[in-house]
Amino acid sequence: MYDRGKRMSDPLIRTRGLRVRYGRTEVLRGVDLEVRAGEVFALLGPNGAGKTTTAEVLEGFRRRSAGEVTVLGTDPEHGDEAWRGRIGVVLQDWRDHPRWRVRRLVAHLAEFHARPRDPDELLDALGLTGQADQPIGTLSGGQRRRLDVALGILGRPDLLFLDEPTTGFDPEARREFHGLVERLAREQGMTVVLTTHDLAEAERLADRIAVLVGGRVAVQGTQEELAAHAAASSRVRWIEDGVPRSARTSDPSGLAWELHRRLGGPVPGLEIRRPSLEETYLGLVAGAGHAHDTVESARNTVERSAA
Ligand SMILES: Nc1ncnc2c1ncn2[C@@H]1O[C@H](COP(=O)(O)OP(=O)(O)OP(=O)(O)O)[C@@H](O)[C@H]1O
Repeated sequence: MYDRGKRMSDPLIRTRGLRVRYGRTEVLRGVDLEVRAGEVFALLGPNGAGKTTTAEVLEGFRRRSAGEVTVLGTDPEHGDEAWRGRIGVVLQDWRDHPRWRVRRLVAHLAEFHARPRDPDELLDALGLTGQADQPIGTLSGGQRRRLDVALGILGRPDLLFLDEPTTGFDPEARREFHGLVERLAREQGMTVVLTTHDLAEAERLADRIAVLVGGRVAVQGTQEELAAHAAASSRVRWIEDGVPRSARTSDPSGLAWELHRRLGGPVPGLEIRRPSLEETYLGLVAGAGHAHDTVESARNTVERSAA
């Protein structure tokens, strides 16, 4: 277990100036992240932002070009078996043997862990008891993903990585999966890092979010902190001389105060709406001055996640 007593204030994951290049292209250009024990942390960003690359470095699967990285107190490039045993990974595409039956695979892989969960209890917790004797190749997408998570948490990890976990899910499967991640974090104290380009998912699950744009963290924090940093401003509506008015401002309380003074009392129809996470996100992506296609990609993401 992570030594919470002594090191409560230490982040579980910390990166400083993390850089990764593929050939001559630098895809991570100085990523600074902090993930705290017990939180659900979302790495959010448009396609190609570098989310998977970041996760791979943290998981110890990819070497970095520069920067400092500490995960569970260790540099992932030097993580030993004990360190690896404390980490669960659910990849985007996990190639395996479609003819293996669900329970047999779970029981087989349990043998590689020092203190595995009981396979039957695990399948029960993930709603897969009915599929225990089914070949993996016959599972539905949602069942398959739940099996991936079962394998990810089989060894009782302190830290679980989920790479775009609900891609291809229908709304019902997505909701069930979100409930599962919440239970793992809230009831079992597991720290969860998930990559996603689904805003609604980040909003639903994450205690804190880092928005990765063009290989850098544009902003990280709670949803409120993100909104406060955003370029997108609040919308203020009111009625003046019987006419509906509206304005955008980064200082809504100042405007409300000014209106109160100008109208000599309570402002009719006053309404202040803070930017949503979608607006914040689009503001960040657009504000980072990136190419049109990146903004388009973010917009498409927003449209898809709203659908
Ligand atoms: N092995 C590789 N060799 C060369 N370039 C790569 C490699 N892997 C990723 N890239 C490039 O690095 C950039 C970041 O990729 P990455 O997969 O980390 O992004 P992502 O944010 O996870 O994207 P997505 O949301 O589409 O999964 C992309 O431009 C991608 O094409």
